[in-house]
Amino acid sequence: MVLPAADKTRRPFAEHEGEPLFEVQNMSLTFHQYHKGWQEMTSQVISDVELAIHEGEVVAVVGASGSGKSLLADAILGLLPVNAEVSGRLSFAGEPLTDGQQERLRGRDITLIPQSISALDPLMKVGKQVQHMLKGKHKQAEQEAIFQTMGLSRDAGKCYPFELSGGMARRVLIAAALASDASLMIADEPTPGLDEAALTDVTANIRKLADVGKGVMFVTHDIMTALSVADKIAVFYAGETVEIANVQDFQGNGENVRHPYTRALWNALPQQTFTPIAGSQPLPDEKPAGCAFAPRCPLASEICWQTSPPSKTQHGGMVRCFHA
Ligand SMILES: Nc1ncnc2c1ncn2[C@@H]1O[C@H](COP(=O)(O)OP(=O)(O)OP(=O)(O)O)[C@@H](O)[C@H]1O
Ligand code: NI
Repeated sequence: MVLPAADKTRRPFAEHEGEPLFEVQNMSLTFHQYHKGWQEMTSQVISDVELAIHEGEVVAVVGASGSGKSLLADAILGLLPVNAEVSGRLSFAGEPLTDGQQERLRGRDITLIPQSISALDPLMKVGKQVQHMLKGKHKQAEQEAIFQTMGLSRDAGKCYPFELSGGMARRVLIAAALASDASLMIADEPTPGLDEAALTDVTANIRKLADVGKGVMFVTHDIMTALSVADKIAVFYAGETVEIANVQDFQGNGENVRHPYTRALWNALPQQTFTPIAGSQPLPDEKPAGCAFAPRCPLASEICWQTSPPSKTQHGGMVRCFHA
């Protein structure tokens, strides 16, 4: 298969070997719950996740519903519920990302591109809303310049959110992210329910954020959308990163992807052979002792049932599979 648009600006892995803007190492997330008020139950929903995002790079986080994508986004932003416990190392711009740091950086250096346009203030003209994010003296001129980059007219700035189409309101959200001066953007499923044209628009605009040097984490369950915008794809399965691939690895028939789950996702696409994967992703409390994908894997052998596969580097990417 030939990859969709936006290829020109996308970089191969080798160009991103420097210090990452953001990094997660061995991150796990456990929820503590109390049953009948006293019996503590724990549920580990993310295990040993790793991920790095460099400046100028879009990293798509792809995986089925319940695989832990939103929780990872919330963990980065410091927005988890109080009964969630995170272990491992998160770092931003070379510094450990502690709770205090997260609070200080959120909305300034690390910004969320929300899923819903209801995040806009209904009672304020959208131009003003974007100007509020700016620090310089010439706020209006700067806002208009950002609007122009986003394909929004001068007049659009004078509108209230309800006067804009859904597609335009989404552009305003991205314009606000651009104005925020943040270097890391987290977009959690910003595209569901969009028609084809609006989808192309949003992904192109997300690409623009990376092209001006920002790092972007783009959460989606749609692998085709991910391929249209990302440099790298991190594949999540049952709360684990099973593979981190370069977008180029998906060229052709996907013979260069490393993990059997990634290959299965790829084969399930209508553009490919449309072969569904039998079985379903285990719930956090039903995970087998070894590899979480073993029960559905055509390659599973004895060791896969017993031992959780460690991560290994393979042709410029990462994989957790004994058979890769
Ligand atoms: N507050 C919570 N307490 C306990 N378990 C939770 C809590 N929030 C989420 N989970 C569980 O954590 C797992 C991962 O959830 P998460 O929302 O990150 O999935 P997701 O990959 O974003 O899915 P989707 O594509 O549906 O948005 C799920 O099994 C979910 O049930
Ligand atoms: Ni989610």
